[in-house]
Amino acid sequence: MEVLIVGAGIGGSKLMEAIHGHPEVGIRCVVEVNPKAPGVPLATELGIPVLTDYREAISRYPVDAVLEATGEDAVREELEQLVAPDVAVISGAALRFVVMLVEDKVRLIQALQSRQQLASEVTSLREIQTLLEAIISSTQDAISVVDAEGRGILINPAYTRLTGLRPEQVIGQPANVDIAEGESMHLQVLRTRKPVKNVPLKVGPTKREVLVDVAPILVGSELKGSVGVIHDVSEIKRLTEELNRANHLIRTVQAKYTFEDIIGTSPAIMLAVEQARRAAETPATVLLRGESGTGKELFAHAIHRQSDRQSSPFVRVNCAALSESLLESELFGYEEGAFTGAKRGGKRGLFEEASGGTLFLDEIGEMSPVTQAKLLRALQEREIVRVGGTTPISVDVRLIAATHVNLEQAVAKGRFREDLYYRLNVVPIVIPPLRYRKQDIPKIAMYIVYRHNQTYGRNVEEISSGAINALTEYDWPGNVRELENTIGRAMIHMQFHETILDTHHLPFLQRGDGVPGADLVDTPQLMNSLLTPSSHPQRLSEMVKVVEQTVIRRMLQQTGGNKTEAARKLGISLRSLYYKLGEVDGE
Ligand SMILES: Nc1ncnc2c1ncn2[C@@H]1O[C@H](COP(=O)(O)OP(=O)(O)OP(=O)(O)O)[C@@H](O)[C@H]1O
Repeated sequence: MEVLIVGAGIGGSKLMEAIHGHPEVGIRCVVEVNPKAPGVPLATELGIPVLTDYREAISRYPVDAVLEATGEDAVREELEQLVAPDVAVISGAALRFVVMLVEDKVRLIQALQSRQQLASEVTSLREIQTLLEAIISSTQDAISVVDAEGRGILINPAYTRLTGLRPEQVIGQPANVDIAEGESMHLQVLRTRKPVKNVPLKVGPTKREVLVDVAPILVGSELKGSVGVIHDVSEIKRLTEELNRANHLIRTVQAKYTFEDIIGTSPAIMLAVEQARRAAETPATVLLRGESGTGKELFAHAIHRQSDRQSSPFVRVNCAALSESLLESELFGYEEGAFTGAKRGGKRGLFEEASGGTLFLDEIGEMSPVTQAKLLRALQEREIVRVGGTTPISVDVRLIAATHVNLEQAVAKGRFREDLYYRLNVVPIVIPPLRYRKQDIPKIAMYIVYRHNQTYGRNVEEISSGAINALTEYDWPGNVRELENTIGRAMIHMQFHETILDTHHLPFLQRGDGVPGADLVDTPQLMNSLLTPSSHPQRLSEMVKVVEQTVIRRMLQQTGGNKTEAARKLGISLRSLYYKLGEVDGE
């Protein structure tokens, strides 16, 4: 439809605005006498011709309707006479109605357009929602979301797995519905609008231990709710325990030392090393004999590492440190239900663990007669029977045993089985005490300094000749282990800039016989050395340990290294003595 607008004042210009952009109505021409009327520039802008004479306009532009917007009756009357009979002249109320209709139509079109936009926005929002739901459902972290009032609006499957609570128990419920112990972090965060991290709580009917992170959901500055991520601590605990077990296993199955770590050129130690090297080439059982701290375990490691079993496990067990029943179940394992507290499914023993490798039985002289009998059978038959079981399990294990006890005497007194003694004593190797090979002390001491440098991050380069003399004069009842501890203690008391270990760093060797606290207890020298001002904190617990170590070492010296006797005299159990030695030695 083609129209002509007569009058481009406020009414005419509104009419132009309404019609423009509405394709089924075309404005052919605008007629206006006043060039300042607001419709004139608008028409020019819209590309509509503007004339000043409606007679000319009517003759020039045939139209379907003339919209008269001057509001003057005379103009309308003249227009009605000028136009063809089928051309409508619309003015006044009718014109306003037309404007209304056109405006409505435009609004309708706009509404339709924005509805289309809305629809496409809704579609993309749905896509985002689906994506988020997929992410939230697939994550292993438990997630819960509450609204600004603290009522549950969303949880994921991991949340249900962790807490045991299903959606119907949580959605729409107050945020603290899942808390078994502790305060709801959702409610706190909604109150404070501040996030919280790693808060320990117990959740759900099973009181699962968890750590929670909760953050507020803020849209602009408006609080919409909060989102919580819940981490299962019981899982972390389980993994930590598993890791500890694995570490323990690795400690048990790794032989650390080789023959290169056995320092010394004295004929006595060289003979022992030579015997051990030869034994390593054979599968024969080795019996290592020597006082405490002479290096029996070191030799056992070296033999295993040199043998063709080097890539199989090396398992060490201290026969004196375990009670009879525990040693038996550790060595041979047990079947399910063998005793109260036995693990379900039973447990493999160390013989089975060491299969294909080496089993090092330390302090074999302390083994009870019952366990001796079982060990003998294992060696003779090359098979073991688990505690509480009947089926023999064949084992392929190379045995290295060690003892500081005079086994011949033990056999004579009926404390050690003679047949087992012969089974073990296939390749006996005697490791001499340090006091019989004092020429090795400087080299071993320097080797220990080198190792301690690495462990403690120190830089000690030398041991003074005075200190070497002091070390060589002392008799070392605790052998190389005691030398190690003495040097370790001296290095700990050295200033960081000092590079030479000197006599004054060894105050505990200053006595005539070299043993601090020779009469086992409180001596002035021991007290003086303990209370000498030093740069390190002097803790009572550490001093007590030093005194305890002194007493134990002195007692061991009195009993010629016999730990059973030393423990008896000190009125403590043998296991407790081992524990204290281990603590002192940092093993
Ligand atoms: N010849 C040596 N050269 C270097 N280090 C040695 C030597 N002999 C022993 N050691 C070290 O001395 C410490 C004690 O040795 P080890 O534990 O082997 O003694 P042990 O005879 O088995 O003692 P125990 O009978 O008390 O179990 C270890 O740290 C070991 O590395």
